[in-house]
Amino acid sequence: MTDADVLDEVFAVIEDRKENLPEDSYTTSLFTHEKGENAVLEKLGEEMTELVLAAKDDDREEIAYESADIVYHMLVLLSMKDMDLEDLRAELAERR
Ligand SMILES: N=c1c2ncn([C@@H]3O[C@H](COP(=O)(O)OP(=O)(O)OP(=O)(O)O)[C@@H](O)[C@H]3O)c2ncn1[C@@H]1O[C@H](COP(=O)(O)O)[C@@H](O)[C@H]1O
Repeated sequence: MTDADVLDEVFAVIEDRKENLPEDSYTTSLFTHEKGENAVLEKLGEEMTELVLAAKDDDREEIAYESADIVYHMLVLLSMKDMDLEDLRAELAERR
């Protein structure tokens, strides 16, 4: 698997969780809980603050960790809004 593929793979897993709602899945809990969307938005806010602190500390490992948390929750948010990575890619491509 290339590094580029991992985003598509994680997004596919998120879409699968949304459709099949397996138990014992954190992603499922975000889709099924009535406050799941709020939880995602709160997580994004918290993790952004943690990313800022990690950057201030020049902590590269923590920067990568918090960035991954942010990307995962952003992908869940895209899925919640019935959007996908193509929407993100199209927006980025338009800015080139
Ligand atoms: N990438 C992620 C991912 N990133 C974060 N999380 C979860 O998000 C929750 C909150 O993360 P936080 O880091 O904020 O929480 P925390 O671990 O207490 O750490 P801090 O608050 O101290 O930063 C934790 O339960 C993490 O496990 C994730 N849960 C799932 N995924 C991906 O989604 C796939 C499916 O996961 P499930 O739906 O759980 O099967 C996994 O295989 C992964 O690829």
